[in-house]
Amino acid sequence: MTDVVRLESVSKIYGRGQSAVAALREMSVGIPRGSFTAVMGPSGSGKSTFLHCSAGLDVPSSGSVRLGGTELAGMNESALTELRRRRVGFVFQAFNLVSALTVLENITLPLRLAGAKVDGAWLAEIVGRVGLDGRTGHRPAQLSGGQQQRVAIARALVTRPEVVFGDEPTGALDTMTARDVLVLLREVVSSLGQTVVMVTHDPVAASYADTVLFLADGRIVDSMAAPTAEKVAERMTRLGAWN
Ligand SMILES: Nc1ncnc2c1ncn2[C@@H]1O[C@H](COP(=O)(O)OP(=O)(O)OP(=O)(O)O)[C@@H](O)[C@H]1O
Repeated sequence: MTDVVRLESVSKIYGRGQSAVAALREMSVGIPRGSFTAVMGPSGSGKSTFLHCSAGLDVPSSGSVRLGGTELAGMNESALTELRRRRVGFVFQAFNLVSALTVLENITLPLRLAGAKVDGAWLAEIVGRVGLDGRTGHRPAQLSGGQQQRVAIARALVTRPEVVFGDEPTGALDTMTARDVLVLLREVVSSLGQTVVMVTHDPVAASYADTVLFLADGRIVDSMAAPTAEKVAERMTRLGAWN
């Protein structure tokens, strides 16, 4: 499998001098196309920074980030904005839907922002996949939390991005609803062939992924294929994440 995201020796230093913090230290990793990757680690280990640097939301201090073969280092802010609109999807803990827009308008918003045409067949497929047929005229406030996150997942997929990044996408949901959203993300990878990278604190959420990357102190210290919630929890305990 080819890597859709590739980091080479990526470091990110916040601040300078005495107050400098190394959030990422010479990190090198590849995310295979069509895979589901969970990113775990103790608080402050660099998970969000890894996600933001991989997605072109933040710029590394040094090193190379390639997304679908495009080098992000040296791109200006407008080029990065364009890249994020067309080639990256995002799902956040807080859904981040536009309350004044309908479900359908929220889903197609990235296309309008990118000035791209709606692919009707793809739109119908993702609306059906996320189980929102019949609710496309609703406003977000008329939906449950789980349904709102399904809208956000459809919105993340609408441009057929190279990769969908999730930052605690189930963090605001109850256990049962979270499970449905994780099943959906799994399907997005297994049935639609998309690539998903998800930061999570939850070993159960991580167990839906193909691979779990464990971060500590700005480095990838371990990875686990075919994760189970028990094995992930045990590994996190050894990292001192819950002490
Ligand atoms: N904008 C910033 N300015 C200064 N330091 C920052 C900034 N963002 C992150 N850091 C620091 O970088 C380190 C890594 O932070 P990051 O948010 O990536 O960790 P995380 O693993 O996502 O943590 P959490 O699980 O608590 O969200 C931490 O020490 C954090 O305090």
